[in-house]
Amino acid sequence: MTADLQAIRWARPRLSILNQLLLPHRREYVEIATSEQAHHAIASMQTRGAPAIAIVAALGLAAEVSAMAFDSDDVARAHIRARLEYLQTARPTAVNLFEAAARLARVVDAAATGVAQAYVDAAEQMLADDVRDNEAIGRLGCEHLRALPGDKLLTHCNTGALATAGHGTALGIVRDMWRAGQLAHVFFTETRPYNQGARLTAFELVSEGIAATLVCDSAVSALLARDPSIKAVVVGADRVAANGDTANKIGTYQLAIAARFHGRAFVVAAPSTSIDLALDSGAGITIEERPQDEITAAAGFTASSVAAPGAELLRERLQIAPTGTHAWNPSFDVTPAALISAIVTEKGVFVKRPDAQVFDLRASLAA
Ligand SMILES: CSC[C@@H](O)[C@@H](O)C(=O)COP(=O)(O)O
Repeated sequence: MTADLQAIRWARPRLSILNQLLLPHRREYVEIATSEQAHHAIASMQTRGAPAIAIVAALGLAAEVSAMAFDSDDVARAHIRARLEYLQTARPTAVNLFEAAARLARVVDAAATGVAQAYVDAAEQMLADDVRDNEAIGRLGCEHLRALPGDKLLTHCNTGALATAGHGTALGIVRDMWRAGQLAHVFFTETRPYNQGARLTAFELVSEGIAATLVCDSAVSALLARDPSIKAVVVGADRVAANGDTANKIGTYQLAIAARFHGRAFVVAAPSTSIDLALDSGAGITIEERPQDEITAAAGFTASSVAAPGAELLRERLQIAPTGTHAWNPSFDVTPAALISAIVTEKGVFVKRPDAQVFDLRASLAA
């Protein structure tokens, strides 16, 4: 991964994040020294992507805790537990944030002494673990996809280095296939309305020189009908239920329908921290709804705003729909397991039993 793409920088006890609101026009890092700042960075989408959200929350609190002197381990434990509760209110859909908070709460509960230090060590470890897991996903995804006919892929949203601690999930597979000479071309959607594809995936693909073409979300069926060499659609996940139903960026569901109609594989790539075994199906997943003006107006930069200091320039928006237009803006949708061919995790590639419509991820992860 080039330094340009490093979304999360941690040099104990300092955390800074690449402000993704400014990409692809400007590369600016923001220092995160407190849990309030981490919460703001996540809620305002300075940082986004399921694994990155969890890690920024964990390390933001690690930075805060490192600068504090606690009277006792009990005081440290109570502080950390309260801040973990608070951080979980930043965004509702990606389970990684909740999984990380629960795991870190267990760490501080288990530490009889040195609670603050135990917390910082565990939060720091998440960064290394996520890169290692993504590399395993890339390797396993390459092996899985090698057998399928065709030499092109289609992906959605941004699932790369910017959405994780590094390398990426679905985009990590794209990276590895490209490096291995297994991939001739990747198509990627703009991912309306927030344009994670057009702004962020494009930034990653261009900076690494991967042969790629941006398409409108609405061009996908036409693309699949026209190009039989697209072997699979590969996407990330924000929360995968035990039966394999997968919440991911809005538009994922219709890609899965299009892939099924055109006889292409539809592959979900995610770390096991994105799997929520507490949920039997996707019906229980909370879907974040975002402001209407993300649809009724376009975010962007004018020549002068690109040069202006500060992130507030991002509030500059170009109105598209008439004032008074009502818009519905769910940030995620749930793709039924029946439409998913395989789920690639760092622990293995999971498929359905022959004739089953759903996965049994409880059994797969226990094996
Ligand atoms: C490895 S990131 C996987 C998903 O988190 C990604 O596809 C996605 O939906 C991100 O949504 P975002 O709203 O940008 O946080």
